[in-house]
Amino acid sequence: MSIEAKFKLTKKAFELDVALTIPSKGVTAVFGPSGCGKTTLLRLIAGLERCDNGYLKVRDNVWQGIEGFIPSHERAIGYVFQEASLFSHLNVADNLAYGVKRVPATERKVSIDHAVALLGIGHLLSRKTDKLSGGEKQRVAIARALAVSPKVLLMDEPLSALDQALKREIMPYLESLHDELDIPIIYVSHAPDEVARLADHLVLLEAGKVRAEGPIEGMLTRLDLPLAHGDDAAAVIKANVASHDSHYGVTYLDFRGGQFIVPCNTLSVGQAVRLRVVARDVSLTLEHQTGTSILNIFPATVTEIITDEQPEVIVRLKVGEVTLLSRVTKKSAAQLNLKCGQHVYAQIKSIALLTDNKSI
Ligand SMILES: Nc1ncnc2c1ncn2[C@@H]1O[C@H](COP(=O)(O)OP(=O)(O)OP(=O)(O)O)[C@@H](O)[C@H]1O
Repeated sequence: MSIEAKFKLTKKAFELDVALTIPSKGVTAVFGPSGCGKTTLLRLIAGLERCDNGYLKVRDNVWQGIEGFIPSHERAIGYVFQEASLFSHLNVADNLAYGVKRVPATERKVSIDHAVALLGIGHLLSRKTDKLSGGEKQRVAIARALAVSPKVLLMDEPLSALDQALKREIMPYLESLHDELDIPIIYVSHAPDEVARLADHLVLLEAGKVRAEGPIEGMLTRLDLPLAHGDDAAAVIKANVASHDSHYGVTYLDFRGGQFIVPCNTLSVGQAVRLRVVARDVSLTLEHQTGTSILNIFPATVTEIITDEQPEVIVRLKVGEVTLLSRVTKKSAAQLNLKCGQHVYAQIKSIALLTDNKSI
């Protein structure tokens, strides 16, 4: 079961024309430049915007099709906007209860208590919403969206109005939604780090059209897409905690290309983790270096090379079954005489362990 959406809508000079199948599990990020139609797509899914001959099916529910158009207020959706839009005359508890009243008892899958626990807002329930910080308001807004037991949770840049500290505060809560709820989340974002951290699937929109879509690992490392370019270019790798070595204070993480060594952490053995390896933190050598402090060195095969902004090139690498990116200077690439198919060693200087926001 998935979410199927087909919309064609013209707004003066802008045309959105998309046909999408979105997984009904996990987080799908909708990513793209300003004005490409991300919010319009979300509003069409929510039924806040209407187009002729559109089609929308969310799991078993056809919300738009030849049979008709289910109005927004009858769709089981949670919608979180950039700025939390809470009722300022009500306290947090009453804000949460407000939407739940119209959800039939048989449809209630997420209790208010569960939403409160997931977002860590139990201590704020009696507080008026104008006495909350920006991060607290947004956590309440997310809890309120969840408390209506939505069939899909739509999030339109929910962190963009927050500063870095507040983003760091909310991220773990978003991750827990991702891990604990069987509700598909469609997450609009401009921020590559947010996408790398949260998304399982990515839809890249450009000028109202789907340029590409697919699982996050593959999308981030496609050199024909803009995501693999720029300073933020990075690969996302899934791994599992293999063991801890208390003598050296390190943790071993198995991935489908070998084993990473990272500073010791408190994760349980067997736990799944998500790693982000930034392209500029991956250097290349022809021989396996021995006199180096770098612990994470892997044999790799060059699969593609592309000249980025001068004077750098982006190199796509295969390490076992995993794809990595490396950004090196054009001069280094020439000195190493890099070519597709060549065997090299990838030296990884830094790995971000995304499950607990630590860069290691
Ligand atoms: N009411 C309107 N009339 C005409 N054009 C509109 C209207 N609303 C939006 N647009 C245009 O539709 C396009 C898509 O807008 P949308 O808000 O969906 O983009 P977006 O990708 O979410 O942008 P951003 O990242 O800046 O929020 C834009 O070019 C915008 O100017």
